[in-house]
Amino acid sequence: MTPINALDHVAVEVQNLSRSFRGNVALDGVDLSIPVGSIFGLVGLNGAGKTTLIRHLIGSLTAQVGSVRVLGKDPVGNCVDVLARIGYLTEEDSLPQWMRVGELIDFSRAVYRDWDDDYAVKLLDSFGLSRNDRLSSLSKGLRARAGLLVAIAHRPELLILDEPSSGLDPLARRDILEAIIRTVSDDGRTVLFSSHLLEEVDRVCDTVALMSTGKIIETTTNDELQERYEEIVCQVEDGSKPSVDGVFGWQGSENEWTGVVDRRNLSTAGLQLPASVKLISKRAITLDRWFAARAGQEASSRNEMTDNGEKGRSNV
Ligand SMILES: Nc1ncnc2c1ncn2[C@@H]1O[C@H](COP(=O)(O)OP(=O)(O)OP(=O)(O)O)[C@@H](O)[C@H]1O
Repeated sequence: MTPINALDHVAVEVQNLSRSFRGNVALDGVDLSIPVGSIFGLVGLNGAGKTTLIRHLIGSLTAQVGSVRVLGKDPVGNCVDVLARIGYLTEEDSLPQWMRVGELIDFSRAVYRDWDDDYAVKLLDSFGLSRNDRLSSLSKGLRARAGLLVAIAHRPELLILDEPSSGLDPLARRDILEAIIRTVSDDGRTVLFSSHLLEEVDRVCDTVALMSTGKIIETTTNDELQERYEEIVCQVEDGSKPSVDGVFGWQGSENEWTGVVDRRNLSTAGLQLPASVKLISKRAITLDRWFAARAGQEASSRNEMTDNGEKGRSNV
């Protein structure tokens, strides 16, 4: 059993979580541990299972297999308590459109016992919103800000953002990123940020988990990423995609190709390039490049398994 004081330091603990929808596997044995105080990024291709995982955290789905603890509690059995302590913002325009901003604030104040009215007024002002604004008449960006206001004005212990920036302009996205940083600068608060915008994830997150077909295939900090991977640029004599032990995620065409070196998969002799491949340069790995290479590697090994050994068509 996990000791009580260890649980206090974990905001989210998911063990062996699996979920199918009418026989289609959406989550497949997910293990996830998010420490209190972390800004944790969740990334993955469309359909990887990010939203399904998040729906278990907010108690809107019950675990079919495995267990979920949020702030030390089962979010389904203790939904009132858990929901009062988390803030949640999704890409979906799910606010009640018939309400005015002021009514939304009054409603939220009644729901959240730790509602901070002064903070709500400050946010209202800094987001350029007015209590009289009808939600249906606001732009998508302003409606997202109204959603953000009610997600953070009770100073949640855990802020969960599921694709909050999709389709928003840069200023609305900046407001969301600043809210993330502000939330965590308050002691002991935690953020889970699911996004396709890797540059934003890179800017704010200390740890990133990559999901693919219902599994978390890698969790890494930026330091671990740099320690394990690097990118190489190569000149290739015959113009075909190189094949080098310990290097994957090849991208390029004709004579210039870049690949991602996984130092853990290199032999003790280090990087061994064939005579037809000339190393031009090495560079630090970016989150974007790691994502493309790892997600492509997974897709390619899936294709190999399902297509009787036929190779995938991606540049991997
Ligand atoms: N209510 C549902 N009924 C049937 N299938 C579902 C349901 N919710 C999710 N799925 C399926 O589960 C899988 C995971 O979907 P999910 O929305 O969790 O992925 P995602 O990583 O959030 O994708 P995206 O980045 O596109 O939002 C997909 O194959 C999806 O079609």
